[in-house]
Amino acid sequence: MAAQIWGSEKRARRRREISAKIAQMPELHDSKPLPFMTREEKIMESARKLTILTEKMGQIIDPTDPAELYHLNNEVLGLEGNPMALHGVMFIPALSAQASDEQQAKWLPRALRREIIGTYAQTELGHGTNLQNLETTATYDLATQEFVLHTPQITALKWWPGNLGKSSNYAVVVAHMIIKAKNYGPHPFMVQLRDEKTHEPLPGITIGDIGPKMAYNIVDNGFLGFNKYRIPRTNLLMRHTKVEADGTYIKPPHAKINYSAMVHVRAYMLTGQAIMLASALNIATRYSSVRRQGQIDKSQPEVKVLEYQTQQHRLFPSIARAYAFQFAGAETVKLYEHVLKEMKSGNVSLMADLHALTSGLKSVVTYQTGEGIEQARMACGGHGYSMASYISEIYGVAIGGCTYEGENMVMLLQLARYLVKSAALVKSGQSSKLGPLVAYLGVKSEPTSLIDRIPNSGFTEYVKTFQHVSKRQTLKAADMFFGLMEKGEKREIAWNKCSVELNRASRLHTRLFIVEAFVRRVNEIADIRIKEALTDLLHLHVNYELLDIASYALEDGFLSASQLDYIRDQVYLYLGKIRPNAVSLLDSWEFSDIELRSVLGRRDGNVYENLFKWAKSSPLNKTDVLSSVTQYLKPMMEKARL
Ligand SMILES: CC/C=C\C/C=C\C/C=C\C/C=C\C/C=C\C/C=C\CCC(=O)SCCNC(=O)CCNC(=O)[C@H](O)C(C)(C)COP(=O)(O)OP(=O)(O)OC[C@H]1O[C@@H](n2cnc3c(N)ncnc32)[C@H](O)[C@@H]1OP(=O)(O)O
Ligand SMILES: Cc1cc2nc3c(=O)[nH]c(=O)nc-3n(C[C@H](O)[C@H](O)[C@H](O)COP(=O)(O)OP(=O)(O)OC[C@H]3O[C@@H](n4cnc5c(N)ncnc54)[C@H](O)[C@@H]3O)c2cc1C
Repeated sequence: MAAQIWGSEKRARRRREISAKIAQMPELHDSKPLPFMTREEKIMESARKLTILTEKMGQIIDPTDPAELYHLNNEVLGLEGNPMALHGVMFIPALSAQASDEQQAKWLPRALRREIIGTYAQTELGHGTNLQNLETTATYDLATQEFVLHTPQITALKWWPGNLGKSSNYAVVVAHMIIKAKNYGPHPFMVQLRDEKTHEPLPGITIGDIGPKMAYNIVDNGFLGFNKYRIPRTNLLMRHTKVEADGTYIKPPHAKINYSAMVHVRAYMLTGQAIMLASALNIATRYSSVRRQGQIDKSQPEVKVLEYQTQQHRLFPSIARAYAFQFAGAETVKLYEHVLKEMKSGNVSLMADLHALTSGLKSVVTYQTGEGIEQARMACGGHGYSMASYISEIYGVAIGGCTYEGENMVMLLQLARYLVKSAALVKSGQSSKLGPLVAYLGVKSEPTSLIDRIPNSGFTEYVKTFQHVSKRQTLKAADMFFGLMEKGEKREIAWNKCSVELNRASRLHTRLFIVEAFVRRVNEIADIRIKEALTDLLHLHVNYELLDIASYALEDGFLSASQLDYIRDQVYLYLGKIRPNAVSLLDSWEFSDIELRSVLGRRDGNVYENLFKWAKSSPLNKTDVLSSVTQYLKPMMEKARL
């Protein structure tokens, strides 16, 4: 199963080897539990481990393999971030995709050797979503052949970029490029922020940390202002766009090609989210198989809480989602790598499809991951609320994904643009022009679902039902939009009036893709035992998801009330079937205790001993009487007693 999750036997074996090596290297372990550290201590601890890793990485992993790097990162540095998180996630990908060969030769080796630390500075205090209204300017000075970066007002301060505040000395900065008074829109520039020797901010740069956040606090998300700060013309990233010395602008082959670093993260973050969901579920499911509370049969002893159907219903559909996201994420990364290769050789024809797909997936996956993690926390009762479970930290980090890399509603609307264009093709009889991801929009569906009528139909009837509801909602939302425009409404106003319905279409389309990715994967599996276990999970997935969106299929009678009963019964049937495999389905992800950082979810299952030991190690328990008591509470009580 681990091979299915991680992509191959080799990958699963390498993960085990890496975890085993790390277990033998105490210098790479947290020196005390992270929840007992202040933010400053955590940042220091993370930098300590990061520098050891830089020295010893080659002994542990193949540093050129992104999957091994990611695993090493999760084990040693953890999900709360590190001083170079954005360096790997966005700075290097931005340089790789957007810098010319010459520029890459100059900067990439230095970045890879970690001579310099970089980030991606795009979002501003006043604007994150609407990139056209970013306010930082890069004005070309023909006389000196330099760009002058400037922050005209407070809302133009860069705000949020990870590791910008304190760690990075370079950044890819996105600014509006102005040449001879003409604004060419947002473009990426390589900018040195700090002196390489002293790490002091360079003259003309105002920089700092934006303060503590909901989670992810090891990362110094920062602010940045420029006061007429000059950089050479050749610091504009010039793989796709060029500015000649005389100010001549050579436009890129696709208007949005400079957005590729964002698409990179959107594609890669899906498996990151799956891992966070599976981690939280691993903790909650292990704990639920240890925790005994109440009886189902009063004549019997107390049961493990995992025996309760409500507990299974709370956890198991999310286990299925974690697998589904991992499989859909793996497909998306493959597609991304293919499109990136094509883009580098000038073929930009697949960019729109990839953008639409990743926009929808990032939105649905992050939202459902958040839901699943929060349910996992509640499934642990009181102990879930303790930082000993670590689930609240996992939640805080994962839920950030709903916002970063494009706010979810906004990204769903991006996919909706693509769906509406596709609907227009269907309506004008041009279905043959539909791309493979939306080809189903042009296929006539049966009048009713055959879900409970064709035994052994595999998952075909389920896929057809998901296709039906997605198609119907897309065409309905598109009709609503076109109808408003026909009545004379301006395009943007009509769009806004339909946007809730449009986003519903985007979610349904994306959920269909996730189901299909799961089905594709299960169909490929040769090992009969693995196939059987995953088929059960897939049964739960399709039935649970369909029940969740059933209103769309009931509206037009595609599903009947009796079919809904059938689907519901299937959910209960598969909850029971999955119960014996539940812990194994999560243990198969092979998270080490070091990586999980959860006292509640350790592999040994000694929940109560571990919790008590952890509580005793709390800094508050170093003394029996705290100074807050001697200084304030004791005098108050004494005064009251007088
Ligand atoms: C093995 C694993 C290895 C590595 C792991 C890797 C990843 C890590 C995994 C997990 C990470 C965990 C923790 C990470 C933690 C921290 C966060 C990390 C990074 C966060 C960084 C950021 O947030 S950076 C800032 C991101 N900002 C945004 O996303 C802004 C969102 N806004 C936009 O994208 C745009 O403004 C817009 C798309 C909403 C609109 O753009 P614009 O105004 O320019 O567009 P127009 O309206 O003029 O035109 C729209 C047309 O353009 C098309 N379009 C838009 N974007 C694209 C694109 N990217 N590609 C192709 N086409 C695009 C759009 O479709 C429209 O086309 P039409 O034909 O319909 O007109
Ligand atoms: C943990 C974290 C890490 C980050 N890291 C980075 C980084 O490294 N680099 C970087 O540059 N940025 C980073 N960001 C910033 C992030 O990319 C932005 O916050 C994000 O893109 C959302 O933009 P915003 O904050 O402007 O939200 P807003 O756009 O102001 O969103 C507020 C509300 O308005 C709605 N809304 C906005 N526009 C529309 C629209 N057109 N239609 C409908 N509704 C709309 C949204 O749906 C949302 O409900 C990070 C953010 C976080 C939380």
